[in-house]
Amino acid sequence: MGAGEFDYVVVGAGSAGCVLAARLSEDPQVRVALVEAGGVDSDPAIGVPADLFALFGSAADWAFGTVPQPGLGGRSVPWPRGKVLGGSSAINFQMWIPGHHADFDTWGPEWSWAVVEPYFRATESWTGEPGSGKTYGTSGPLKISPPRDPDPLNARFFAACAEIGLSEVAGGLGGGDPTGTALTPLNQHDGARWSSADGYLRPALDRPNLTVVTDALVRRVVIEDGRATGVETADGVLTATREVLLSAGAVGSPHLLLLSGVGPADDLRAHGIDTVVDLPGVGANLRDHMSVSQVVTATGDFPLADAYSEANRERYDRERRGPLTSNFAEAVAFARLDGGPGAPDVEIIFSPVAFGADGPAPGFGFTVVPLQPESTGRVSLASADPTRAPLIDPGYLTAEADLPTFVRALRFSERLFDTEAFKPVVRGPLAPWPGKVDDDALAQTVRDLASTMFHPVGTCRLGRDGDAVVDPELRVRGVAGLRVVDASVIPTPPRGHSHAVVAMLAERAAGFVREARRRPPRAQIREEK
Ligand SMILES: Cc1cc2nc3c(=O)[nH]c(=O)nc-3n(C[C@H](O)[C@H](O)[C@H](O)COP(=O)(O)OP(=O)(O)OC[C@H]3O[C@@H](n4cnc5c(N)ncnc54)[C@H](O)[C@@H]3O)c2cc1C
Repeated sequence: MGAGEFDYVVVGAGSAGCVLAARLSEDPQVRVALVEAGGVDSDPAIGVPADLFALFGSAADWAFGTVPQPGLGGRSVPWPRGKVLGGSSAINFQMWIPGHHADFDTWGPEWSWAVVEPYFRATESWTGEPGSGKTYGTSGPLKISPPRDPDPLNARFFAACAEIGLSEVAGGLGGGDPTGTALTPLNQHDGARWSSADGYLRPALDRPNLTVVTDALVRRVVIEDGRATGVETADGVLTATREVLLSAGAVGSPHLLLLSGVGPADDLRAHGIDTVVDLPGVGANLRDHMSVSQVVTATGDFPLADAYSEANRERYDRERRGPLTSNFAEAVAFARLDGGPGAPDVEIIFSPVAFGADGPAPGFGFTVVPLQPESTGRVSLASADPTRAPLIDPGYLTAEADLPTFVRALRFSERLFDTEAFKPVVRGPLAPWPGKVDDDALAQTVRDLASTMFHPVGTCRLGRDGDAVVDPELRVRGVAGLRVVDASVIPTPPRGHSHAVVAMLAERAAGFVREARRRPPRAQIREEK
């Protein structure tokens, strides 16, 4: 199906789009279309947690890449993004970590932690032992589970963390302050990935008022007399009598606005696109987390080194247990580099197996993530042709503070190798990690190895200032009937992982849309004129 008339057209069936489509279609009077460029999520690798690497470069991945990054010695960084029902939640690492309350307090009063916390809880369904989920919700659509068969080495990680002063996170990772250590809460159920499509979309699929269109690239938003009236695909226009909701992600949503004439007028003109609204913030303020992994070989048992064996595959197929249920990121620590109070500024993700150039090997590693990078970049048009990927320039390490902060973060986590818990088992660094080197060499290692942590945000930033693209209710400035609801509205990366934040904001946005429905739709307004 390529055309038709609906009340709402949602573009992108990812973390946000699945939430919107499900929530809005709860009202049987409302006709909702969900349009997705990718296909149905039938690839078996989507379900098997440890198979996530097989999804990179597959049909379920846009397989973007950044433009060459001067801060990284001219390297381009691969940028996977989900292109399938479930979007990036169908190919991600399944980690559910909402962030720190201070992240949200800076978004403005409509999005303070006190306001958003109930929306996090509304999305969540903790499936672990009662009480062990601490603050998580228990009746939302997104299943959150502890690692199903956690590796015994996680205990050694916690012991090492305790030696450097990091203890178990007090209120649970979802409680607004993730400082401390924890097993990673995962979007899994019974040993399988649980994406936004699983949690939100699938239970809504048999509603007669919900139309899901897959394999349909939206080419632009149709804007008439200052109002969004639908979206254009190769097969025709899907008309929206009330609102168009862009949930195409941190790359897709700014790209679509630019293709639709909403963006910096000079850039649009350069590509022969008529300006509908001169909005310089579109595509700007691209922010992302980066990571570097410190990996060592070690002595001991490493069941995950053999994760992909035939025996493990059979076991998984039989009972959904064993190493294939692992996302290889089974425990985390959040800390402040100065050891003081306040919000954490580094995350250390523990992998109980060594990932080197040849895949999993006996050993283990820390993936180190500075949580508040200052570098910003931009998503911009490469071409007016909607089938051509936009230019992605995250501006990695362009802010002066980011490289020294990265070096400090790596020094901080390096201490874990020297603890009583780890020292006796460490054999040596696994390439490309060079092991202990001086500060200059460590800075060079960051330039050589740093990669995306997959959390791009900010390209349609919310706010009240002149550079904001959407207002606090996520309405695009200067265009009626158009909102952006996805990672692109998040001003700065949260001190956590972005999927949970996107699910929360889509739940809240569904409320904004429902509220606006009480006002007359476009057709009635026209009649009244
Ligand atoms: C490899 C990887 C690992 C990650 N690991 C984690 C993790 O462990 N924990 C975590 O919290 N976060 C993680 N993230 C990030 C998290 O998954 C994303 O922040 C989140 O899913 C973004 O949600 P979204 O709705 O903004 O976009 P997406 O979920 O990416 O959805 C956008 C959807 O829009 C569709 N689309 C785009 N353009 C168009 C168009 N023109 N027409 C039609 N459809 C279009 C896309 O195909 C996609 O389905 C990871 C991401 C990746 C890629």
